[in-house]
Amino acid sequence: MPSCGCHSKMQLTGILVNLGICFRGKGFMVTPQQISAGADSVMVLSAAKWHLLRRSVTWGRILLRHESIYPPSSGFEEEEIREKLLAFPGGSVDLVKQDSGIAVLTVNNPSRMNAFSGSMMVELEERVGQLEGWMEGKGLVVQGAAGTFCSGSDLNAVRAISSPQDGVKMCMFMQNTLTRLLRLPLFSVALVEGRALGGGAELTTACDFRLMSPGSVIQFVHKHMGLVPGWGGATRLVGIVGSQNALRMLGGSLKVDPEMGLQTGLADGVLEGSPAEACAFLQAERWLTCYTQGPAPVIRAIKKVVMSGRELPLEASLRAERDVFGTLWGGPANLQVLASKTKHK
Ligand SMILES: C[C@@H](C(=O)O)C(=O)SCCNC(=O)CCNC(=O)[C@H](O)C(C)(C)COP(=O)(O)OP(=O)(O)OC[C@H]1O[C@@H](n2cnc3c(N)ncnc32)[C@H](O)[C@@H]1OP(=O)(O)O
Repeated sequence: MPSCGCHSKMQLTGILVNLGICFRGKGFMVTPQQISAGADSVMVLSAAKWHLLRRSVTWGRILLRHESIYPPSSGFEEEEIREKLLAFPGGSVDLVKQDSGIAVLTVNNPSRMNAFSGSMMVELEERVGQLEGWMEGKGLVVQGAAGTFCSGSDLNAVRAISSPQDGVKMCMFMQNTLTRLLRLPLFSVALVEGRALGGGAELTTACDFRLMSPGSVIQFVHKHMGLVPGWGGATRLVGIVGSQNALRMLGGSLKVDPEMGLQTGLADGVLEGSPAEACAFLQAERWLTCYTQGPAPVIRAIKKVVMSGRELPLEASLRAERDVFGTLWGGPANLQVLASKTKHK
């Protein structure tokens, strides 16, 4: 293995991932010894290189491609469940990256109210991977095809994958994907038309914002299914609406309409009128533009510092903020504004 000093930040984090090192938990979990132990060939790090590596780890915790809740080193065999999921085909998850820096992700299985087949779960993971590699990205609209959001897992697949072991593996696969979706360094919004049920409701919580069209409903139907959310939806819901509202929404399987959505903070906005699909999309895109106007590095940096504030312990978050700040200070956007003596009136 070549010396670490030759590698960029992303390459370094990539090396760590290839070594199967887990970044999760409080502070820095990784020592040079652990890195050496995990490598096939012995890797000796000087103090200076270790310092560089430590900074890269801080940075990498937030920016890392493929950062997962359950990495291969945790024993999770993603390939195995991927194969099983692919046995349940149908529908698609479509991604369009626009020149504006706003991408559109469409859950597309209208004959089943956009339920997630197994192959769509795999496609969603692939689309998230594509978005992780899209450096120009500033925003993302997540929507369902044909005027409704998503009715959760395809019940045909659910019935076939009903063993607890396989259910848990599917849940881990979806938690990995939806965590990576939420961590994307861009502003994401779920455009909720029609119904977002079960896993569909969980998907909305993996976006930064939710916009509801008139008549739409977000409903965690899990209780009625004899379940709790498993795609990370309960954890994220508590963060969005607080534990009291989460208890009500999950315990009562409440049909959250736009009014209740706004009251509880689940919805960040309600679209006007009863628009045709294209119009709803345009409204959502316009709404998002308030946040995505400006240079991509700045927009992406804002999301990164907010994510580190949300996910990391204080000191690690402050260090991450410093590192992100360092990428912008004296950069093109910063220098341009300084030269133009902008007033913030
Ligand atoms: C818990 C979580 C998890 O896995 O962890 C989950 O997401 S479990 C999944 C949670 N989601 C659900 O249980 C949704 C169950 N579906 C429904 O409640 C209903 O279908 C609605 C979504 C409210 C739509 O009712 P509506 O009367 O408007 O239409 P419909 O029932 O005729 O639905 C149109 C077609 O879509 C199908 N369809 C709807 N949702 C589906 C689903 N999740 N999986 C498979 N097929 C589904 C229907 O069977 C029907 O197919 P045919 O025309 O061939 O009859």
